[in-house]
Amino acid sequence: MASIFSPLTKNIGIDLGTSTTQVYVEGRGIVLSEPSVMATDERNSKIIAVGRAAEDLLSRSPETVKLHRPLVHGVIADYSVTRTMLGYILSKCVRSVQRLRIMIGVPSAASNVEKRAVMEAVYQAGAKEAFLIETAAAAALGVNLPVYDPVGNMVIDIGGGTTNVAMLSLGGIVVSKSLHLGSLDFNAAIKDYLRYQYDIVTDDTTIEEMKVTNGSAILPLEDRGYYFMGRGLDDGLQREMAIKSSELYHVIGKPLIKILDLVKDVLRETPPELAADIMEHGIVLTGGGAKLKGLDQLFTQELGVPVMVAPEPELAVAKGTGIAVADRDKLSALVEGAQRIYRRRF
Ligand SMILES: Nc1ncnc2c1ncn2[C@@H]1O[C@H](COP(=O)(O)OP(=O)(O)OP(=O)(O)O)[C@@H](O)[C@H]1O
Repeated sequence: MASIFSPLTKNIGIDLGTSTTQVYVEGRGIVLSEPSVMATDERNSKIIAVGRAAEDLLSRSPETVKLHRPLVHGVIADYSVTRTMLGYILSKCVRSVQRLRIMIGVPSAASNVEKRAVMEAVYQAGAKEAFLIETAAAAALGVNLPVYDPVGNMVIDIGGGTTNVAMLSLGGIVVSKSLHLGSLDFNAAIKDYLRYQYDIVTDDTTIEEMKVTNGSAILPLEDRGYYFMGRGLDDGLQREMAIKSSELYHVIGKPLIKILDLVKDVLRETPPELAADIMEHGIVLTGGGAKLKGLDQLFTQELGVPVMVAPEPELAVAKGTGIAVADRDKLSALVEGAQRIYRRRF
C-alpha cells in the first residue's frame, strides 16, 4: 500500500535490545549503538544521561544516580523509560523526529499486549508510521540470506535477554520460536556459581569481561585462568581469585542446553525439503551472544548441520530492520501482522 506520508519521510530501523539499542538510518547505515540504559538523579528523578554516558555516570557518582533498564528479556519492563529513551536516542540520530517511519524488531513469542507497548513507545517517541518485524526475520535480512528464494534459510539470534530462531522461505516465516533467555543468562549463571562455589561476589562488568574473554561453549584446549577482584561473602574483604575457562564452559553449558533445545524444536517442525536445504547451506548465528567462543562448533556438533557465525553478528537485527522498512511492501508477509493490528494514521 502506498504511503500517505511525504517522500521526505525518513526510514529508520531499530533493534531495541535488552542490552543494546541500535539505530539504522536509510542511506547512512548504523548510526547509533548504545547500552539500553537511562540514568536519573535519585533526588529529583530528572534524566541525566542515556546509553553509554549513563553507564559511565554510575561508576563515578553511584549514590545519586539511578540506572533504569527499560527491557528485561526482550520485553518492555518500564514503558515510560522505554519511551523516553527512544525519544532521546532518535533525537541523537536525526535532525528532526517529525517524519519518521520506523521498523522495530520484536521476539516471535511477544504477546499482542507486548507488541502494542512497543508500537506505542515508538509513536510516542515521534514516529509517524511504525511497523514490527520478528527479530529472527530481521536478522536473516540483515545478513543477506536469500529469504525470497524457494529454499530454507535458518537463523539463530542470541541477544542479551532473548533467543530467536526462525526458518524462512519464499519471503515468509515457516517456523519461528523464541525463548526469554540470552547471553545475560550466562552472566547470571556465572554470578551464581561464584557465590555458591567460592563465596565470592563481583560486579557485572567483571562478569561480562570474564565471559567474553574466557567463556567458551566447547571444552577449551588451553585451560586459562581469568584473574579478578571479588568480595568474600564470609569476611566482606576484597581478594583476588581466578576462574578457569573449563569452569566457565561447564557453567555456561546449562543455559546453552535450553537454546539448543529451542533450535531442535524448530528443526523438528521444519518441512523435510527445507531441512534438506539447511543440511546443505547451514544455519547462521547472529546477535551478540553468537560471539561466545566455540558456539558455532558446539551447534555444528550437536545439530549435525553446518553452523556459522555471521560477520558483525550483533548488528544483524538493526541492519535487517533497516532493510525491512525500505522494502516493507515487498516483505508484507513478514511485517503484515503488525501492520494489520497496529498501523495508525496521524
Ligand atoms: N564474546 C561474547 N560472548 C558471549 N556473549 C557476548 C559476547 N560479546 C557480546 N556478548 C553479549 O551480547 C549481548 C548483546 O547482544 P545483542 O546486542 O544482540 O543483544 P540485545 O539486542 O541487546 O538483546 P535482545 O535481542 O535479547 O533483547 C550482551 O548481553 C553481551 O553480553
